[in-house]
Amino acid sequence: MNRQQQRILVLGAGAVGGYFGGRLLEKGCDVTFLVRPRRKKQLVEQGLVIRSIHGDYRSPVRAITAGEKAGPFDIVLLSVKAYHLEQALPTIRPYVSDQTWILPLLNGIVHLDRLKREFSPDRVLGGLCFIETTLTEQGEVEQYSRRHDLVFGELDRRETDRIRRLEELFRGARIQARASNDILREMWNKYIFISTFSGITSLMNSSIGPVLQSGYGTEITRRLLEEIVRVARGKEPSLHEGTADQTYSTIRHLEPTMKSSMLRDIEKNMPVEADHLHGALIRMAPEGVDLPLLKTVFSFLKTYESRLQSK
Ligand SMILES: NC(=O)C1=CN([C@@H]2O[C@H](COP(=O)(O)OP(=O)(O)OC[C@H]3O[C@@H](n4cnc5c(N)ncnc54)[C@H](OP(=O)(O)O)[C@@H]3O)[C@@H](O)[C@H]2O)C=CC1
Ligand SMILES: CC(C)(CO)C(=O)C(=O)O
Repeated sequence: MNRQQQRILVLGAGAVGGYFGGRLLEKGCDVTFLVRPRRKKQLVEQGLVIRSIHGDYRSPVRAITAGEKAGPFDIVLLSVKAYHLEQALPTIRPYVSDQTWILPLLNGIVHLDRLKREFSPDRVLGGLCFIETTLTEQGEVEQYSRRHDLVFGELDRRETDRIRRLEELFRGARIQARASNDILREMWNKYIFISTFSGITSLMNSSIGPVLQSGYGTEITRRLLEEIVRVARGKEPSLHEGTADQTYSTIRHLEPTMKSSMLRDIEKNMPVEADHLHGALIRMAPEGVDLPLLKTVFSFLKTYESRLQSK
């Protein structure tokens, strides 16, 4: 890989890919977005637009659609929704060499196994982000709160040269990026947090503040969280004892106006990652484990999905 200029392919120029890809572009990195035709038209006509508390940004971008000649790339940043991953994977194949690193930023965990089956396992890094953004109807990335964290690391916890190179890549970009030597556990922590937070805010159709102030909101949130931690601990024994307490405290200290991207998608009548997040937890739970709140959230989301499909 060229030390000077790493070539980055961002799959999906939505809320996450548009933001982080845009910030790398702003820094002067070599960024290409792999998008679908409608998004390409938007990007060609108006450029990439970010509206953010950390500073707005607008720039022409290099955008390609599947099959266009480009690459190979050094890094692929995966930022599609989980329900689009299967369809998207073959489209990145031509741009991936045996030197390319794949950095997924999806919420959840089960995509890691899918990626390791599709590409050689040593190509796949662990990654997560903490950011509250959405893609507006006009195709602009809008950020609602301050955090714009991106965490990455080797799934086998090694401190490798490529992790140091990624640190270099993100340094100086308007992103709070850091390497982790325990990325899998951090991804589980984020998964626990997001399935609780997205579950409760979607179910209650509200940002987190009113949920926690409602009659039994704190109690229901805590119970949902404990069900999720129980399942997660069965799969990832390295989770710390205090995981539930810590996550609960994080949720209680969120800005009251904060919403999950899942709720924002529901508000836009878009599909949700129910199978990938809550469904996957239910599937991985040992038989007989009682998960009433997790199953309530999942059933709510599936009911929403079928209503959406029948529209
Ligand atoms: N938004 C947020 O605040 C956060 C989201 N996440 C996670 O990040 C992941 C991405 O979410 P988010 O960015 O919000 O989702 P968005 O829906 O905003 O963006 C995903 C983009 O992927 C594009 N896409 C879908 N399929 C393809 C394809 N085959 N080729 C090219 N582009 C494609 C979509 O474009 P189109 O359909 O228009 O073609 C869309 O613009 C999810 O797992 C989410 O849970 C994590 C942290 C925060
Ligand atoms: C809670 C948040 C905004 C943090 O990244 C998130 O991951 C999501 O809503 O999908």
